[in-house]
Amino acid sequence: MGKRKIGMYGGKFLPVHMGHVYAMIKASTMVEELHVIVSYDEEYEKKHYFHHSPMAPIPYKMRLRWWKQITKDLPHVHVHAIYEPQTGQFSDWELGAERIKEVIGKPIDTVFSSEDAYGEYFAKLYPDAEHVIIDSARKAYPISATKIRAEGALAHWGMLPKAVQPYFVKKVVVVGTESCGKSTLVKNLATLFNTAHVEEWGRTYYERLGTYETLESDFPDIAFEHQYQIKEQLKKANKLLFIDTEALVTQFFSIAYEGKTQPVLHEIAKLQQFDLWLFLEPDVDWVDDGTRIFGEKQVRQTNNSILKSLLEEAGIHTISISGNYEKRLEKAVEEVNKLLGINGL
Ligand SMILES: NC(=O)c1ccc[n+]([C@@H]2O[C@H](COP(=O)([O-])OP(=O)(O)OC[C@H]3O[C@@H](n4cnc5c(N)ncnc54)[C@H](O)[C@@H]3O)[C@@H](O)[C@H]2O)c1
Repeated sequence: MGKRKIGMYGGKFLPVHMGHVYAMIKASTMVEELHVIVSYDEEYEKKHYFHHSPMAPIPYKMRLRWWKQITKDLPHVHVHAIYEPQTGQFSDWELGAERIKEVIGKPIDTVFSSEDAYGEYFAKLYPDAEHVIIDSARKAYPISATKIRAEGALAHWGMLPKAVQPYFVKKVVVVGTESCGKSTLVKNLATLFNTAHVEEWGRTYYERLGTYETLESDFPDIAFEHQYQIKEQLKKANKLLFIDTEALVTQFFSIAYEGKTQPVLHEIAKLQQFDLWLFLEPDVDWVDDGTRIFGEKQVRQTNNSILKSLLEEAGIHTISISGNYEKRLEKAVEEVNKLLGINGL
């Protein structure tokens, strides 16, 4: 066979793992143009691939996004998603093949896979193409998407590409009123679990301004920036991300400083998806760092109730953390371990 021009590499990619990436990179060096195809049938996938899985079904648009990110520096690699009824019958592959040929729009001379068994189908569907098998023994990356779905993404973290990892990070948010030891706990947890964290943005915001005089418009700005910081830190996170405060705490500060709730903060709160909420009770000593104004015991209790009702109204379940610093850390670690499904750090 002469020089290979147009190659095709297809799969479901539920989720994309390093074995897939390896096959794609190898394939990309063998052809002038490589087309990665994400085949999907979300209804079928939900019923057949995720019913016993701890993992939620993965939208095809996400899989497409992952491949676009992974291949962004390879201009000769193109990524497409095609609907293919996935009953596993050859007739459905036939329908899929028609769509694949359509989206590629050029004669395919090479089809890549890692399965010897696919040869039979490919010979019928792509009679003019050669089937090139890459690492059928899966020596380079001994992993399968089936295993990842069965055991969870965190159990196979090193097999997930950098572009995929943020999607599976478990997000732990720590909330509470002022001087409850939030920022210290967040940093300690991040250090202990060897991962990234997100600082309370409101504090940085006012430090940069050089004033703690608030304006009503500060609070949405703080919440937007905080959301952005979460997105940024997710890229660096190792399985877990610890986050100091969120939009409902910002709403609480809007009430405390400006005397009003702001609908936009509730809307931002609705977009948040955290896996664990730790609520710090105000029963540790008040630390006056010069920026805090709600130190009086009665005021602390009232503020605590206001924040609790805000969270309750939003239907959020939080884990209450109280006691001295040692107890707080112990309880928080225990809850994070539960989330990870492990006993002990
Ligand atoms: N209609 C078509 O012409 C056509 C062609 C190809 C694929 N498909 C679709 O894709 C599906 C086939 O893919 P799958 O179910 O195997 O999808 P998949 O997402 O599990 O795997 C995609 C490809 O990666 C390879 N692979 C998996 N783990 C690997 C590892 N550790 N190292 C190296 N390579 C690895 C697989 O062998 C396969 O070739 C079919 O069910 C079909 O829906 C359709």
